[in-house]
Amino acid sequence: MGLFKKLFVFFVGFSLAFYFYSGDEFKPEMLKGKRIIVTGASTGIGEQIAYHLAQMGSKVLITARREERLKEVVAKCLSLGAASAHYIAGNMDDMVFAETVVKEAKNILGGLDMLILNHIGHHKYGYFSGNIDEIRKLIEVNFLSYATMTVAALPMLEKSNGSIVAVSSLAVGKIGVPFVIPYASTKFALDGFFSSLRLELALQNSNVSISLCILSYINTDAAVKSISHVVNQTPAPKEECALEIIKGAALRKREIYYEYALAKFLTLLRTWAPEFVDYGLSSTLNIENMKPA
Ligand SMILES: NC(=O)C1=CN([C@@H]2O[C@H](COP(=O)(O)OP(=O)(O)OC[C@H]3O[C@@H](n4cnc5c(N)ncnc54)[C@H](OP(=O)(O)O)[C@@H]3O)[C@@H](O)[C@H]2O)C=CC1
Ligand SMILES: CC(C)CCC[C@@H](C)[C@H]1CC[C@H]2[C@@H]3C(=O)C=C4C[C@@H](O)CC[C@]4(C)[C@H]3CC[C@]12C
Repeated sequence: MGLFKKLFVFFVGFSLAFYFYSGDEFKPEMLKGKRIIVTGASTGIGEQIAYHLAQMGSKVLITARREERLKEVVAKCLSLGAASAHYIAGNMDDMVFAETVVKEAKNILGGLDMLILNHIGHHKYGYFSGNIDEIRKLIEVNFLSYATMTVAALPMLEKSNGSIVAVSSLAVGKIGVPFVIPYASTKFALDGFFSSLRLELALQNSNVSISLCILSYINTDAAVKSISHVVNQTPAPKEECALEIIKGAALRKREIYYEYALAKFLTLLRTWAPEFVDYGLSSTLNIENMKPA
């Protein structure tokens, strides 16, 4: 091969590698002064997201049901360096409340740069009882409130070239798993809603980004308490998980995988060999510890 041809092949290879593997670099200053709503921030991953944002100098508006916990999180955010920190307490089974939180962002923050949708309603971990009401209730909290807040936030996000972040799950937003049927239904719905909305926005030349987070097992109190007798895997740290969500959101990634290798691999494997993923998942569960339906 002539020298020019060799160089061309090298150049094309290098360019492709650069195009696919290089990303913009994350800098904490990207979040400085940004006006951000975080839902489900009284505990777990949402609480950790609020603390990271506070350290980066953002203006945070957090929400969940427990007012006392929210007060504590707001106080810690301020001590960590948040440009401002406020809370609104309420229940996301009420769509008027969901919309109010976004409207209040206009009054409290003067606009919105990022909407982080993270809350989930209480659900049991076990065989599905067959009660459709369990699904209906969880759809309200885990899905319809996300859609409601998104619709209410879009005009402000259009103005700020802002971002929407929807926290979903590897094993239930991409892969079916047993014992979480109502929850799984709501997480699959998120993918349909947000992936389709992303495309509709792009077709209208919108500059609002949508990031869907595909998370594996994370060491929040709620998760560990409900599944540690059945799932042997070591959960990943919630602090690092929260930081990866923020980084991906700031870089406007369409999907954020954490823990990256496991989550990405299982998602890809599911497309090629779903039976294999089902088999692997079933064999990691201690189902002898699960009460019959
Ligand atoms: N932990 C894990 O292993 C995984 C988690 N995820 C996802 O990460 C996100 C966070 O999970 P995690 O931190 O573990 O969850 P937690 O259970 O720790 O936190 C849930 C949050 O939602 C709030 N919440 C619960 N019910 C309502 C309600 N009806 N209205 C308003 N707020 C409510 C809770 O506060 P309060 O009780 O005060 O209302 C709390 O702040 C979820 O979207 C989850 O699906 C995905 C994969 C794995
Ligand atoms: C194949 C294995 C290596 C990985 C399997 C990981 C599976 C078992 C992990 C990955 C994501 C996990 C669930 C999740 O998304 C969120 C929650 C919410 C919490 O309140 C209760 C626990 C629950 C349902 C987790 C249950 C266990 C799941 C399915």
